[in-house]
Amino acid sequence: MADILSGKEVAQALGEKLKGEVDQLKSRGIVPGLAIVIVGDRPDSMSYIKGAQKKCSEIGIDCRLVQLPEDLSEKEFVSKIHQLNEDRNVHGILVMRPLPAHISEDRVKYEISPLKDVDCFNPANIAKVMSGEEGGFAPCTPSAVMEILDHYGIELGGKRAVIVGRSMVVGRPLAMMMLRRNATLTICHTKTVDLAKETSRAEILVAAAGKARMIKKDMVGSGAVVIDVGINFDENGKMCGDVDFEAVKDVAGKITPVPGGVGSVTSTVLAKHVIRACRMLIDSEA
Ligand SMILES: Nc1nc(=O)c2c([nH]1)NC[C@@H]1CN(c3ccc(C(=O)N[C@@H](CCC(=O)O)C(=O)O)cc3)C=[N+]21
Repeated sequence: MADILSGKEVAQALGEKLKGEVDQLKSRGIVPGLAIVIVGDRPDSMSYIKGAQKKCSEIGIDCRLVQLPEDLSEKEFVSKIHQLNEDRNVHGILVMRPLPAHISEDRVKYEISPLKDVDCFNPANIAKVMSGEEGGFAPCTPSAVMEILDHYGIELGGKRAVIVGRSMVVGRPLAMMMLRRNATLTICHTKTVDLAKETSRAEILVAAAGKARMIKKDMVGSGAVVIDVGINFDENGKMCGDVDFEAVKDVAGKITPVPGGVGSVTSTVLAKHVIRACRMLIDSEA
């Protein structure tokens, strides 16, 4: 039976540290502020927002929900983003994805101020993740993976890491973040010829494909660290990851559960980024 890597434990430890930092800011009369922008009411986004609001209130961050109607025009959306860029009480802006089809993510992503872009929407921040430059904002979900690895002292240097999934929100940026820590990276995807062969070689295996329980026991090497980024719902409406947890836990060395794994750290990383954005603003005015 593998050791369980508890995202809840990581979120708890990080959250306590962040609360201390916010208390210090508040003693100077500063309250970190986050605006969450959602167009429409997609259930996956709404469920994340609920968790993020709760996390912010525990830590002491002022969290404002900007819920916009589904039929909002792209122009109106951009003008709302500009308004938040200018708002002095808003240090971080999170735009929920995906946006409705009539708002082009490729056009609007440039509009959010990179200094407030706490979930890496703007290509200026993506570029920093790709080049390994510090000081930008990496997306919260891959950052949550790194928080878990760091919390449990899991070394990346020289390790064979395999990521299943090449999305711009998880797989690709995570590959660059692990590469920066000197892991040897393989990225697998739907056109990978022998997926099981690739994943079995992994010392650190990350499942980020968005397919319920697709990583089976015979795809995992003995003793591997298995990180499950998937959030799916099975035929019974039960939340599950991309990993067949019940079977894989008998072969893996360490494994994250779903729920209670990566997805339970994401909102705490978001809070961390808001606090950093707040400090960046203070420093730029000092
Ligand atoms: N720009 C953007 N960033 C996102 O991070 C983002 C997004 N858009 N769009 C929607 C998806 C969905 N998503 C979830 C994350 C965790 C849970 C979740 O339930 N997580 C916990 C439980 C809740 C908690 O502890 O807060 C768990 O895994 O145990 C659900 C949904 C983020 N998303």
